[in-house]
Amino acid sequence: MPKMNPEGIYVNKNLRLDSIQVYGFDYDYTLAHYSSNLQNLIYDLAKEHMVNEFRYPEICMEFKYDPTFPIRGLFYDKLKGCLLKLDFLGQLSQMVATMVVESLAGRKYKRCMAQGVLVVIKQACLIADIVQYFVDAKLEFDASYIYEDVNRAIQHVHRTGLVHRGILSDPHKYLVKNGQLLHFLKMLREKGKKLFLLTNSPYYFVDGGMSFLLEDSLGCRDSWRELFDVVIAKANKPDFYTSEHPFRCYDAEKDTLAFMKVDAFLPNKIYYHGCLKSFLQITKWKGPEVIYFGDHLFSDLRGPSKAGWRTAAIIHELEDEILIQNEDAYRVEQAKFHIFQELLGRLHATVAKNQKSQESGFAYHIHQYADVYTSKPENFLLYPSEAWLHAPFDIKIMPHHVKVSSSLFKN
Ligand SMILES: Nc1nc2c(ncn2[C@@H]2O[C@H](COP(=O)(O)O)[C@@H](O)[C@H]2O)c(=O)[nH]1
Ligand SMILES: [Mg+2]
Repeated sequence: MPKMNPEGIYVNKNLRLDSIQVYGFDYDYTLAHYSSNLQNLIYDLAKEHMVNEFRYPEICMEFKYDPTFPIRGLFYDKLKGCLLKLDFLGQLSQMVATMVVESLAGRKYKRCMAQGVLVVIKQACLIADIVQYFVDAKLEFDASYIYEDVNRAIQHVHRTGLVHRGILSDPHKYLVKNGQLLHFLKMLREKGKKLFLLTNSPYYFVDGGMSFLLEDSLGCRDSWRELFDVVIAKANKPDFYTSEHPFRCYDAEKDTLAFMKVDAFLPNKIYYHGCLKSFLQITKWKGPEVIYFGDHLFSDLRGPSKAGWRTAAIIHELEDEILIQNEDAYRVEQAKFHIFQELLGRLHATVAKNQKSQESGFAYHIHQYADVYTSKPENFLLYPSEAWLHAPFDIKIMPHHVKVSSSLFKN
């Protein structure tokens, strides 16, 4: 069985790099890689807000973030207080919360679509810990309010800059340096490509992070800003792609926004807000020659792909997932699973039919909105800069998946 490359680029739609002239990047979780300490920081700040401001029980302050608990693409059932992993048909594939919901497995979990919400990794652990506390303490609670309060607390710690200041106060703890990133960006410039940065973050946060990430590899006189032709912060993605907001020029020294209309992007200037329509009018860049790298399905991938840009999804967890998938022990378990499926299929002809959809909703969206996906942008250095990237012939929702057949045991 082939081993997959954890740092490979996986292709959903054929992409010719020789036809790409413009490389755009999101910042958070795309150019900036974080250690697991960041989720811990967000969890603790949100937990403190819930206790101090929303008057959740003091005992919640003792909760600790569990990095092994959350995974991407979980649904929260606001009625029952369960976290669920649904496949792309809305079927329950795995229940991950501690509460037991009887007789759900294998059924199409329609109610979840109506009453459930997709939660992000940082919400999942805090929601689960609070629900568990209320259940264990036999206290009455409304599961939808827990979701709303956790969400409000997390919004608060981001909007007020608590998370940003926390990261910049100790960048060694939160940001992961990577010399290859500068290599990649410089290589693109040397090849004559245009580069832009388009982020929802405020400029001071990006500037602090980029300076820290590249300080060992950039000369002390050089600024990371010189790597980019255009830098846009506080872009308000995904509205950026559909709104008609004008750009404003930002003065980082004075922390002020100019009133003048922006009709050209000047080197070394920083722009705030704006929209795709003005961006295209000013740059004259054509959709299919632009590739945008981002980590967020709806902020970074859906809008650009609908606008005709090519898209590269950055999925940080991909490396670990592929390393596990490459292990012999994992493959044996997969083969056993397929044997069970085959046996069940023989027992009950309909079971096999119902078991077909195993891909998650997240996988489905990545397939829809990302032309290619990889764990970090620098992985492009492993391929020739003019490479033609081809989708695999055997059609799969996620091309990095290896289908382990039950015949593994027959060899
Ligand atoms: N208001 C909220 N802001 C959030 C949340 N989660 C992340 N963030 C912040 O958004 C930007 C994303 O930057 P980008 O470079 O990926 O475009 C970053 O500053 C985060 O701190 C949230 O739930 N609410
Ligand atoms: Mg991001």
